[in-house]
Parts: sequence; structure tokens; C-alpha cells
Amino acid sequence: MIFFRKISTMSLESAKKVASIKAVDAFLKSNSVIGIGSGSTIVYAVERIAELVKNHHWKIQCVPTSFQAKQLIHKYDLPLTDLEANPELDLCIDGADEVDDNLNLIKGGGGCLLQEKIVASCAKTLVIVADYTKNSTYLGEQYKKGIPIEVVPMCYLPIIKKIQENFGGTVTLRMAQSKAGPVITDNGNFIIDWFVLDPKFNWEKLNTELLLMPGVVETGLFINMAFKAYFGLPDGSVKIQVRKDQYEDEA
Ligand SMILES: O=C[C@H](O)[C@H](O)[C@H](O)COP(=O)(O)O
Repeated sequence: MIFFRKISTMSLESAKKVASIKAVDAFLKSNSVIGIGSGSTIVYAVERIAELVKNHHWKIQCVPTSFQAKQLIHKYDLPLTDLEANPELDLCIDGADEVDDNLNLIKGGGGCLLQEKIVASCAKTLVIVADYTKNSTYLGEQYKKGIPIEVVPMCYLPIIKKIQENFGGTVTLRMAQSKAGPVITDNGNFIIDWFVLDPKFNWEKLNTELLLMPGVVETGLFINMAFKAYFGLPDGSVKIQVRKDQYEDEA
């Protein structure tokens, strides 16, 4: 039993790695400013970025999307920058918790959605790297942990109540694992997770309505933002998916 579990964990990690390598090889160019996403998959992308930068003496600058991303940039000795020095990015590469068939995303499973969305919104191109478990037809098909929403701490309870009353489902405050109390984001806020994943939802409209609620800082719904997603598959190959309204100029 233990043996089989180990095999399946290894293949998931390899899937993250092959997807990351393929995406970075396709999109990374010298003299560019890159947004670095957060999570476990992005680690492989940063590893590959560092390899290419070192081997080809490329010049790039990296904008982090979280404390973790900043640490990764330092670890791999990549040049760190920010949106003040570089308000426009050439590329942002990031992971996702789920990707639907038109490249709408759920993000924030690791609590990093706000800076991720800001940095992605400043990039010409957002590329997603993920393993095969993230590749869904609709949001909520496989990701069962709810939609992460970052909120101002003082009003987490009224927001929970309003979301439940207005949209249904249940919303929970995300609690920390190794600390008493809630998860505190890199921005000093709380995360609530909304458990209603109805495939019939108009996610764009819903996202706008959530963002209009005072105290909601950002949602983990990334609608019409990603250009291309790379999914590592169990057999070692990579599936590439492009947003339907985008012109495909690179296979
Ligand atoms: O808050 C976390 C971020 O949105 C991550 O990009 C997302 O959770 C995917 O992470 P992972 O690559 O670990 O699945």
C-alpha cells in the first residue's frame, strides 16, 4: 500500500515538473520581466528559469507574487524587482488549483491569490503550469476545497453571512494548521472558502458581484486572464490548452 502511494506522489511531482519545463522553455526570453507565481508547481518553473538564465547568460527580472515566491527568487539567485520599478511585465507564470476548459481558474488554495492576481494583471501573458489533477471541464469538477476569497479581518463574519444568504452554499474561515486561529495572508488579511461549486454559475458575473462587497479584497476566481495552460500528464507528456478567444500562434 505504502509502495503504491509513493509511486502516485512521484508521478504527480513529475507531472508538475514536465509541465513547468515545457512552459518555461516556450515562453522565457532574455531581457524580460517575469512574474513568479506561488505554490508547489512553480518551484519547478523557477528551477528551469534559473537553469536557462545561467546556461544562456540571459537577463531577466522577477516580480514575486508572495513571500514564498520572493524566497524562491532569492534561493535561485534571480534578480528581484517589483511593480514600482517594472509596472509592466512580459510574462507571468503561475500554478492553479483548477483550470476549466476555457482557462478560467481557481487560485488561492495556498492563500496567495491577491498578489498573484495583481501581478498577473500587469503581465502581457499569463501562463499556467499544473499537473493533470487540475485539468477540468468546469470549475469545481475536481477541486473540492471551495473558492478562496481574501477579506479584511474585521468583516469576515458579515461577508460570510452575506455570501451564504445571497448566493447559497457554505463559507468557512480558513484556519491555520500550525498556529491557533485563522490563516493570515501575506497582506494581513483572512481567507474564507466558499463551498458552492455549481457548474451553471456565470463565474464572471459572480466574481464581479463578490468584488463589489465592501471588505472583499480579492477572489481566487481568475476569469479570462490566462492565455495558455500546460498540464503534465501521468505518462510524462504535456497537454497544452489555449483560451478559446486567443489567437494560437505557438503549439
Ligand atoms: O495560493 C496559492 C496559489 O494560487 C497556487 O498557485 C495554487 O494553489 C496552486 O498551487 P500548487 O502548484 O501547489 O498546486
